[in-house]
Amino acid sequence: AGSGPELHIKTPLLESIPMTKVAGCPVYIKCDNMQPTASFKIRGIGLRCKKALEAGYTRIISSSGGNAGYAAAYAARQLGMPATVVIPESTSKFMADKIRGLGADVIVHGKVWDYANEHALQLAKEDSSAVVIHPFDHPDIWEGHESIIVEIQDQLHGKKPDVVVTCVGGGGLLCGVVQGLQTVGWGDVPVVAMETFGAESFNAAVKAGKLVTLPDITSMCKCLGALQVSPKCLEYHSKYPILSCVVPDKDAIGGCLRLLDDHRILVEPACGAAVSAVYSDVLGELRAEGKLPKKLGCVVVIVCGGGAINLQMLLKFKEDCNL
Ligand SMILES: COC[C@H](NCc1c(COP(=O)(O)O)cnc(C)c1O)C(=O)O
Repeated sequence: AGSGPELHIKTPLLESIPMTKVAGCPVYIKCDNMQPTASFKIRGIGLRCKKALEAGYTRIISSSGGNAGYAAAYAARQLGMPATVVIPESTSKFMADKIRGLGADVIVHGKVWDYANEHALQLAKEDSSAVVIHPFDHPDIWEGHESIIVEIQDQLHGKKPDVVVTCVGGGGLLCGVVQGLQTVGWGDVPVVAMETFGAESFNAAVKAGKLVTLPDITSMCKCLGALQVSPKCLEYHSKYPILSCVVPDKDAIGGCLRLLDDHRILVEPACGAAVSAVYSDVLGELRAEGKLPKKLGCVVVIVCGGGAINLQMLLKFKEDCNL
């Protein structure tokens, strides 16, 4: 959809020998850390921005924990649109500078993303030419993220995964993965939806059977920091096999460290939460609980990436977790 070249790239699907050894079955990693803006976000945000331009909007206003804003700034630059990105105080200066580096105006507003989003909506009320790009809750975002599964099907050359592992912040990636599985005819493939304690807005909603607003984000995984997930996630949870799992921050940081050592890939703690499904053997627990087949022939883990990380930050996280 949308005219002209896509803003995202097709990323590698690698068979991970180290993760295969840990899991005891073939594990493939989808390396969306290699996208132009270091995370999967550009898939859905790029499509959303292209469609907004076609609909006649001439200015982008994005609210984000960081990566969605980085993707929106990149998309706006590629499409020739001015962009304003509103981020909360919990987003690092390191990330704010990267977003500014793409030419976007950056406004810091509120303690966590939800308040930054309120401010973005306020700004758009004053400018009818502007469109607010939500980081996770819009059909164009989910449609754009579907491409990650479409690529995986092509790259598995006829093999079908027994499970796809991803992580959840506001749930945009989860919705895109679930929709993508339906699109390629893998609607029965279970999805393991990873979160960290202190950001587990999806798990809380699943347990309560309704949307839940967390009181605050206390996890180190700030980019999973949405106080409430998209309602679409809950709808999909009632229709498709989605297994919600929560790990402590130290498992997410441990996942980042293992991924760096095993594959020389440096990602944000949110992504560490996804790979911790293998490294902290969440998959083994799910198999023992009978929630996944005892024998797995093919596991795919979405390496969602994240730009707000560097070696010094990761080593600080490592120290904070006494790892
Ligand atoms: C507050 O932040 C929400 C969103 N980040 C979300 C995010 C996710 C989760 O994606 P989601 O579930 O929100 O679609 C995973 N992995 C990474 C590296 C992310 O940055 C943002 O950037 O505005």
